[in-house]
Amino acid sequence: MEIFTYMESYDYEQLVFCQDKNSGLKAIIAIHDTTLGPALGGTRMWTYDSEADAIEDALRLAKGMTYKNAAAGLNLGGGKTVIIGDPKKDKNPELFRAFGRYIQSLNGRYITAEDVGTTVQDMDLIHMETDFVTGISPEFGSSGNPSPVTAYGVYKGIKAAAMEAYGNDSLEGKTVAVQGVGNVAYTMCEYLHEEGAKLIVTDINKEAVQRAVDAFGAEAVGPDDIYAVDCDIYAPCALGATINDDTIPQLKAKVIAGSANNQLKSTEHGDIIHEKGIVYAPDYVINSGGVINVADELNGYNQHRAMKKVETIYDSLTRVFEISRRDNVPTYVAADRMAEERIKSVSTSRSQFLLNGHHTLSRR
Ligand SMILES: NC(=O)c1ccc[n+]([C@@H]2O[C@H](COP(=O)([O-])OP(=O)(O)OC[C@H]3O[C@@H](n4cnc5c(N)ncnc54)[C@H](O)[C@@H]3O)[C@@H](O)[C@H]2O)c1
Ligand SMILES: CC(C)C[C@H](N)C(=O)O
Repeated sequence: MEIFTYMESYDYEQLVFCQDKNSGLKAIIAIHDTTLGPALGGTRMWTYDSEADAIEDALRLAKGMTYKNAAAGLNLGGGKTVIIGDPKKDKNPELFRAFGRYIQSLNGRYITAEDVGTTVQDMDLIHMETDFVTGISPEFGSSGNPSPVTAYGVYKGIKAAAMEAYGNDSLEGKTVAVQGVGNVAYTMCEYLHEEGAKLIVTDINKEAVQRAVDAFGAEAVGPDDIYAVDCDIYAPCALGATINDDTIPQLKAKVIAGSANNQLKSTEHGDIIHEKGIVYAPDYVINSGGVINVADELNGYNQHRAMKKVETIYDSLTRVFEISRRDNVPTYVAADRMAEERIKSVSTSRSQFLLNGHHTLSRR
């Protein structure tokens, strides 16, 4: 990969390589865009096949956070870190502390949080070396694990999508097919069950399925059978790329709305479901509850305020559906337009020089 060519074509600001021999740290911090504020995005720990794969993942995920944060109405830019390593075997306290010192060296340009392979405990270790970390333990007055709040946002987003598809946002009597009942989806199922939705669930983890069957009277199906079930809403909450050539012809749902990142295998699949009249809630808009929650820590965490902000996911999606109808474009295009319009309006209005200008971190 020609790194500068790639960075130039998608307008990346900065790529930082962090190495610490003693702890085994090999991390890549990608900062995509800081027009709206410091770049906030989680740290992913993963075993990559090659360094090029890790760099590409960091860059791709960082850009996704720029759009997620902008669409969520946060005064934050987008960034992400990948740590190369096996989260089951390669973690040690020194590794996260060394990483925390690298974050500190960026002096607030990048703020981290949890992502795949990292936990609240890892954030607490990073916090020993830097203030620029969120999602740390509630003992520090912080927000802790973002998953339950992400779930609340996804639930609100499902209601907004139901409103668009059915003209009514009640989920009572609606059937929701849930793919993956992990951290986010289990709490999401609690909200759906409470409202009287019928649940069909699948997971590769049998215990996770049984937990949902016992708690919510959910019907269980095999992992490959979830796409074709009779349902009103398909909620992908496990992997990315499950909306693809194989699955679209099987889908009976009129709505696709779930927590997984990167749900469309490619943009072409977003076009196909749009043509079929399926209402798709763009992934980075509906699953932004976690980042909204951790971002609230920057103002001194207040759970009530964070949950109120998460509820605006309903309005953001309603706006996306309006843009989609107004411009006759698929919803994934409408979401990108909404985010890009916000970044553009701020970049054109920030023309005056200010020594020590006010920004999100000023209140810390
Ligand atoms: N946790 C958050 O706050 C958050 C925020 C934004 C986006 N997301 C995204 O939401 C999704 C779920 O996150 P999570 O934190 O609940 O993860 P998780 O690992 O707790 O849950 C995922 C579940 O999916 C299951 N699964 C994996 N492959 C499957 C398959 N082929 N078929 C069926 N089930 C399968 C796993 O067994 C697991 O139970 C991920 O895509 C994640 O990136 C999470
Ligand atoms: C900042 C984090 C809570 C971000 C989260 N991992 C996401 O993908 O939205």
